[in-house]
Amino acid sequence: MFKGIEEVNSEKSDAVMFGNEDKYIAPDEAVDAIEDFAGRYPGYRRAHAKGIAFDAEFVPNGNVASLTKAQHLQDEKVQAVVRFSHSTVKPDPPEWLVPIKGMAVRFSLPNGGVTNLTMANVPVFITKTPEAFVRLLKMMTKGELSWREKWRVLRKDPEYRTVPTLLKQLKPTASFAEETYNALHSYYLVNEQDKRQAVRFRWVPVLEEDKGLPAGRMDDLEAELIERMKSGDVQFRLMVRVAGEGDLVDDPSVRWPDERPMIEAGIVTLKSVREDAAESLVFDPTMEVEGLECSDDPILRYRSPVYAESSDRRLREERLPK
Ligand code: HEM
Repeated sequence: MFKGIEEVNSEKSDAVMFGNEDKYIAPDEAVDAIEDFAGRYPGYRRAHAKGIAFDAEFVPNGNVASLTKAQHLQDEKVQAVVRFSHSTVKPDPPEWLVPIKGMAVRFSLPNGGVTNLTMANVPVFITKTPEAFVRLLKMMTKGELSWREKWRVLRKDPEYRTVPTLLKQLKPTASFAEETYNALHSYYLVNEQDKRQAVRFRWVPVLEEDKGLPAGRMDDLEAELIERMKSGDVQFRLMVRVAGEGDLVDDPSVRWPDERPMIEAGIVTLKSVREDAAESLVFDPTMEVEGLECSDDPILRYRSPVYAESSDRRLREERLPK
């Protein structure tokens, strides 16, 4: 069974070996590559640095209880923390220039367990493997290539086939509360009979009719979200898409067909802003609990040690004034 972050921290060397050894990239190399490409901001997350966090409640509806033993997917309300973020490494980015947003949710289970879903408002990830992702960062960083040459390299490489389409689809976000967020990776739900079902998760906003709130200002989505919460519920439905015959469970760069069944599993409601902004939390998406297992998706597995490396760095560092 795959390891959670605490185990990865204690046995970094072999916990991150997966797939073809030729393609092994140490997690610190990935974090260095992000810093070289996008900049280094001590004390902040090495991606999704700016965000806002809420205490929240997740109320499951029991619809997927026959597929899983996971406690937070039965019919008992659980406490949650939700952090919305802008994907960039900059602590104070021009928000409308950062169309990719994140929604990370930590569920606290009645038995003391914890699990996270750490999603983004994109339909697919840009690569199938960590190696291709880090190679892309390094190529984009290279000083000697012009942007036109970089774009040509990128278009020629089949590894990056989704990038042009993805870039075309990106648009500024009007509100964190109106986006749909995808986990992209596959997980397995495991039921009482130990039957495993591959699924993918998604948060879909619950949007009521127009309450006359001003449209998102795009330069302060955090303030807009707080305003919304004060004038009514900010909620998202957790949707579970069930894999069909032939759907790839180890490749987050490929979508599953839209006709696959989607089951609504529950609703999360934001309750109050967290003063600590969840700065010390690490939303590792590989925290397994009974009834919920990670797939062998190499990107999913890689995120655990990379997030550990990023949090090791940021939690030790002093923040410089913005
Ligand atoms: C090889 C692939 C990836 C790398 C190298 C990477 C890297 C990182 C790093 C370094 C952080 C900061 C972690 C911390 O300091 O706590 C982060 C956060 C985050 N990443 Fe990724 N990531 C990858 C894939 C993904 C994917 C596929 C998604 C979406 C499905 C995603 C969504 C997020 C979100 C939402 C956060 C912010 C979590 C929070 O609020 O704390 N990442 N990522």
